[in-house]
Amino acid sequence: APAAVPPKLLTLVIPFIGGQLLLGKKLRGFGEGYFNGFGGKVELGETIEASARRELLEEAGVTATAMQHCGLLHFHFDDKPQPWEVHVFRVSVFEGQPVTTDEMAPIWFQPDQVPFDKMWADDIHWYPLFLAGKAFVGSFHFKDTHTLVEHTLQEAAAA
Ligand SMILES: Nc1nc(SCCc2ccccc2)c2[nH]cnc2n1
Repeated sequence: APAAVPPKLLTLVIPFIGGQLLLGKKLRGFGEGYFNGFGGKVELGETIEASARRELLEEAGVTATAMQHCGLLHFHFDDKPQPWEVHVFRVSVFEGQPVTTDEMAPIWFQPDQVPFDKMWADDIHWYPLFLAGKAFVGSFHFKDTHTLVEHTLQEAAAA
């Protein structure tokens, strides 16, 4: 059987405080004009949780002081050989004030105003579980970066 390609490990960190979500608006480069939580690649030698904290600090300028791992999302793309494994974290307390960088502008959203049309196509499916404070596991099959073909999603035991 062909050797499986190990998944690319990524973090996705979303502050959810006072009933509002903090998302980053990409100001340039890949995904310009799109909104997402904060995150990126897990580097060699760092834990997934440390990577999540680092990305939030680098991208939004705030330090997570209360954060829980709440979701595990698997992605495979017809146009990429390597699948992605995205670890989702909910931040309920952070220190500092969110800052705008040349890459990213932090913006607070009411849950019913999340701009799903300017986000990854899978987000609309699992955000309701995130907002309900649930833990969840999902698998998403993409044709390409913008085209979601099929998915499975289930609530998980409390993280
Ligand atoms: N919301 C969302 N995020 C990602 S990558 C998350 C990790 C990341 C990577 C780079 C910048 C910021 C965040 C996704 N991949 C496929 N669907 C997806 N949905």
